[in-house]
Amino acid sequence: MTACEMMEALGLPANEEAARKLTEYNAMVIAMSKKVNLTGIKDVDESLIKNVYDSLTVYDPKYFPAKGRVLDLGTGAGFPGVPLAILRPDMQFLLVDSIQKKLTFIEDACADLGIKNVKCLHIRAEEGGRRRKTREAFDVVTARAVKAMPIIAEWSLPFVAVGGVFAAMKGPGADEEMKTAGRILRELHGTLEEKKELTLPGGDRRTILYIRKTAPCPKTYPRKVGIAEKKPVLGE
Ligand SMILES: C[S@@+](CC[C@H](N)C(=O)[O-])C[C@H]1O[C@@H](n2cnc3c(N)ncnc32)[C@H](O)[C@@H]1O
Repeated sequence: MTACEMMEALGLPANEEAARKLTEYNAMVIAMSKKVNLTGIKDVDESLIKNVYDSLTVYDPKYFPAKGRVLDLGTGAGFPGVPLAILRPDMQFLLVDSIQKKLTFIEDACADLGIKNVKCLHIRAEEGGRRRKTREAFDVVTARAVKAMPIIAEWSLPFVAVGGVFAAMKGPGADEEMKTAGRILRELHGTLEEKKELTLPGGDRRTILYIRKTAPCPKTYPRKVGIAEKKPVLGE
């Protein structure tokens, strides 16, 4: 499958420049992964599906407002942040990770490809969610394959502006995870608005949970570094 065919399959408007950038970014990720540990996938075609196509499945114009701000938490090699930024050059993207070398790769690759709407921030989620500049400042927060729902909800929702959306990209176990995340979602004023289930070309199943933030998060969240992982707030 080419990037053009991929965009068509996802119902996205045909755009040759975007398709070229998606293809080149994917190739850069795979080339770099042979030197440093960026993604477990080492094959270009497999990565185009499992990284790039998968990243774009979270896109839905109703959640991504014109000229809005998106934060991708635990972006790793830039997924889903970079493919979304290529698709939506009018929006500003902040890609967050606790590992600097991954962000250095993203910054260099975006500069090479002329992707101007991506900035990177080296910070732990728990610290970024408490900073005045980044707290409750984003229309959309995405997180793919970062942590289980009770943890990633605590890390993500403080970044989301009231009225905005946290989009959690999950595998087929999302329903089980949601059962343990009811309490933290209520405390942080996140309400499940939509559950999108899909199958990637090749057969892998995915679930995307769109969680709307309806009021500001209590100032006690996120808790200090490491606490959400050690003592997640659990409960239906
Ligand atoms: C499994 S990788 C997923 C990367 C990417 N989202 C993807 O789907 O390919 C999880 C990423 O989350 C980052 N991460 C883990 N804990 C974090 C924290 N507390 N704050 C920020 N990033 C964190 C890791 O460094 C890693 O790059």
